[in-house]
Amino acid sequence: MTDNALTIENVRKDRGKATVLDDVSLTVNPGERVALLGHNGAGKSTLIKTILGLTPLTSGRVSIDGARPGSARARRLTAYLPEAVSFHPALTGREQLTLFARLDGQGADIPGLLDRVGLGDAMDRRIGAYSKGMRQRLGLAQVLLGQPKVALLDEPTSGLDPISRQDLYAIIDELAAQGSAVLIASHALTEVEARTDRIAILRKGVKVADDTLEALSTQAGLPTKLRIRATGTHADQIAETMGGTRINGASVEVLCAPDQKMARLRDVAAMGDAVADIEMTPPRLEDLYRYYAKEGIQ
Ligand SMILES: Nc1ncnc2c1ncn2[C@@H]1O[C@H](COP(=O)(O)OP(=O)(O)OP(=O)(O)O)[C@@H](O)[C@H]1O
Repeated sequence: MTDNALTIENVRKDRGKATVLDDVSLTVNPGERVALLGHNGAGKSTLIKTILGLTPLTSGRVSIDGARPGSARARRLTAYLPEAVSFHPALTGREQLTLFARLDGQGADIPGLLDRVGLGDAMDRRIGAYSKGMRQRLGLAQVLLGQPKVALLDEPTSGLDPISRQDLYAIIDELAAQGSAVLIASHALTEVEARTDRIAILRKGVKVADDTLEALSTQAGLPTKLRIRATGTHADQIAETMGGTRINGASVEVLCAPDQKMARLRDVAAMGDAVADIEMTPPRLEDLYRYYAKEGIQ
């Protein structure tokens, strides 16, 4: 069997009597960005710990480009950015990264890398005087340093301002473009919706979804929202024809199932000049997450 950059097969993890990961399989290919979602306690961190080799599996298998978690090769190929990244406060950013590069036995362009993550001006200041966002950027520089096959990012943007979040995702995109397999555990649904290729959802240790947003949307069959704006006084006529809800003086909102969407659009077109505009909103990740993470869905 060919291994992907990251292969997780039928992993089970018991803690005492509780099963915290139950038959979880997941692969991440080189260059792919996969979001790992789930409620608090769903098992995301435990899964990351098993990939890092920090916690033993009860059964199943994890492979990092063919290497066993925790082995010297797997450690070399894997980079991890924890949610609350911590460094030695007395060192400067440049010193800390130089130290990591030496430990890794690599000669890297440290100032270039720090510049890349937006720490060019701060590289000679002590980390103790960095903000949370700056420490997170330094953590990402450390991830980039190793040119990892597999990058594991745990809530990488928590506590960051919107611009820093965008910067961080731009760097994550670069990491993937260079061929890293990126797994991002997150609760920030709007962000991962726009910035990942695939979504995996854990519920109580069981993987309940694993696909692209489009495919999950189709599988879930959640409705698309049509908002139809009327010209003049035609809102009543539109509401009557479409069977929708008046949401203000001039607009009507209609929910339509995926297989009714085209028929409903034809209905709108048939109303001609009575319609001034139409907006279509497909289900968002937030809707899909609510659907897949709730009880009873397998
Ligand atoms: N060291 C531990 N000892 C015992 N149980 C643990 C330990 N760490 C985690 N658990 C349990 O394992 C389950 C999964 O926890 P985990 O931390 O993996 O969830 P998570 O999805 O990362 O949650 P969060 O979003 O809150 O970080 C929970 O029921 C948790 O109580």
